[in-house]
Amino acid sequence: MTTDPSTAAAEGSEGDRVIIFDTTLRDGEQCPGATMTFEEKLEVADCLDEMGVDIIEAGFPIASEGDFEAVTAIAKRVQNATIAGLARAINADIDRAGEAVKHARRGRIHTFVSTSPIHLAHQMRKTEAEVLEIITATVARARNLVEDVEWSAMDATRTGIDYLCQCVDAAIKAGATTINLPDTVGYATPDEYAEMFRQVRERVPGSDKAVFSTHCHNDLGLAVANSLAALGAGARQIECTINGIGERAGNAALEEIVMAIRTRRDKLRYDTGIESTMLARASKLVSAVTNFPVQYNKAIVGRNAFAHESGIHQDGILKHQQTYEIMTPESVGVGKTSLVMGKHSGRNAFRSKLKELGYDLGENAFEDAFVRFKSLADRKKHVYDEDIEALVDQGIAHMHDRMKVVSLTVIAGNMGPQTATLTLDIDGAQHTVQATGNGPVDATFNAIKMLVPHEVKLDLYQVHAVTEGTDAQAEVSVRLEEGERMVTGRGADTDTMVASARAYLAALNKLMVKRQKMAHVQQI
Ligand SMILES: CC(=O)SCCNC(=O)CCNC(=O)[C@H](O)C(C)(C)COP(=O)(O)OP(=O)(O)OC[C@H]1O[C@@H](n2cnc3c(N)ncnc32)[C@H](O)[C@@H]1OP(=O)(O)O
Ligand SMILES: CC(C)C(=O)C(=O)O
Ligand SMILES: [Mg+2]
Repeated sequence: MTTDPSTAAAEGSEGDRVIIFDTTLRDGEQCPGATMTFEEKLEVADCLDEMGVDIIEAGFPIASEGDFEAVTAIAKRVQNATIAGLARAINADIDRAGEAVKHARRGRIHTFVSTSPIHLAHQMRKTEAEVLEIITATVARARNLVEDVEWSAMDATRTGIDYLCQCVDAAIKAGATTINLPDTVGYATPDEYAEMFRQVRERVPGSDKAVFSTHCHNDLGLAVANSLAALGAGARQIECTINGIGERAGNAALEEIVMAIRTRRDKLRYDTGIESTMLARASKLVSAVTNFPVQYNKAIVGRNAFAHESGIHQDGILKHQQTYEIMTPESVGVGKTSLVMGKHSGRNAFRSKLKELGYDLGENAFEDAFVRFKSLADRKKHVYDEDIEALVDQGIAHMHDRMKVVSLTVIAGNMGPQTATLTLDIDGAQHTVQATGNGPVDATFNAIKMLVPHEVKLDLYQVHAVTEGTDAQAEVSVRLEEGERMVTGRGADTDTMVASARAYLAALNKLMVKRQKMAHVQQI
């Protein structure tokens, strides 16, 4: 069996290897704001090479001195991948690309020219016949510099099929070893795109000598679907980028192509040479160097790609991972499946989370914690482990408290007076009062004093956020002093006033227990 992927692909052998051509450093860098420094490009190239990308399009050498230097440096250092440099159908571009890739173990010149009527009329301002001559001359020139020449028909999908076949024929005759038929403006649908490959390969006599390649843009969100459709019509090279970055809406995403091919090998029958466990790392690297965040729900590498929040899905995942996952997170380099605790979570996931956090609650305590967890999740966007710990700890600590906060409404602001309306459950009966104070906390504590008259000194009042964000839970600590007796209390809630009332009551509950103990001791 042929081991060189391009030879195997041209031969169309069974068990086909699809050639992965990564253009993150060229088409990817073309999108506004994605410019990478020289060092960043080398880092990305090293990562792509280690991951097993077959061809790295390292840049467009004529575009700038910096691009030329980057392509040259990448050509010199990369160990395995073929290094391609892009060139227009212009002698100077081709010579510059040849100069840059000549240092590579395997160098490729990728030259392109428009073929569609709209491009010929308005951009190139050339006739079809003139462009045919240009193709012959420029591909031949490139072939004099390197063995490996890719020719692309820019805007192929809006080109008449007869003329496209003539162009491909000219390119192959002039020595092109790879023929790329790009959907430059992301206009094609999968069946159309596949049909174009089928027709060109059938009609152009020398097409069996070249590898056919896809290059799809995502303007209609069809880049990956189109690329895969073309595989079925004989394409054996797919051009793509990490995270799908590229012109406008981007290119086909490498990680999606690779995992679709791997996961659906039963249907697609091909494979790539990519080490998929490096996909997450490559995605993070490209996101960091381009400053382009990866959308949360991005397939394969988005932070939600292996995260489950809804109770039914979490229950399924806990019972058998494949109930709701078609590939493992480990296979793409993501640590593990995560069960995100939120308002859609159910008891099974909550129980598993408690176990992970080291809690072993009895049925009643568990039910109580679950009810309070649901209530917190209703009010808070992200429920972190720390939130659950605070919630459970609070429940355990206050299970036997005589006084509990039922509800609290506070009017704050600079127009005063700050007022607190508080309902407490005291020994099973509910009592409500309204109190004012010098600020919302003072009003809240005054309300407690009205319901539970006592004389103590507030020695400490401290607030800190349990987690981050404006919806984080506040954790309040208070210390009360009554003569020799000193007690502390803590309370947590997304509402700082409720957390304050809970903390104060927690301390007061402890004080009562201490008083009772002392009375008992004195009686003895
Ligand atoms: C679909 C794609 O992704 S194509 C690649 C797009 N990438 C880039 O353009 C990034 C790098 N580009 C650049 O740095 C510059 O555009 C350069 C260096 C290539 C050219 O710069 P300039 O010489 O100043 O030309 P400019 O960009 O203004 O216009 C492009 C010229 O190339 C011509 N051209 C465009 N594509 C091709 C082609 N494939 N073959 C030959 N000529 C072409 C245009 O017709 C235009 O020619 P004109 O000046 O005679 O009208
Ligand atoms: C240069 C070519 C291959 C391109 O990027 C496109 O047509 O989208
Ligand atoms: Mg492109």
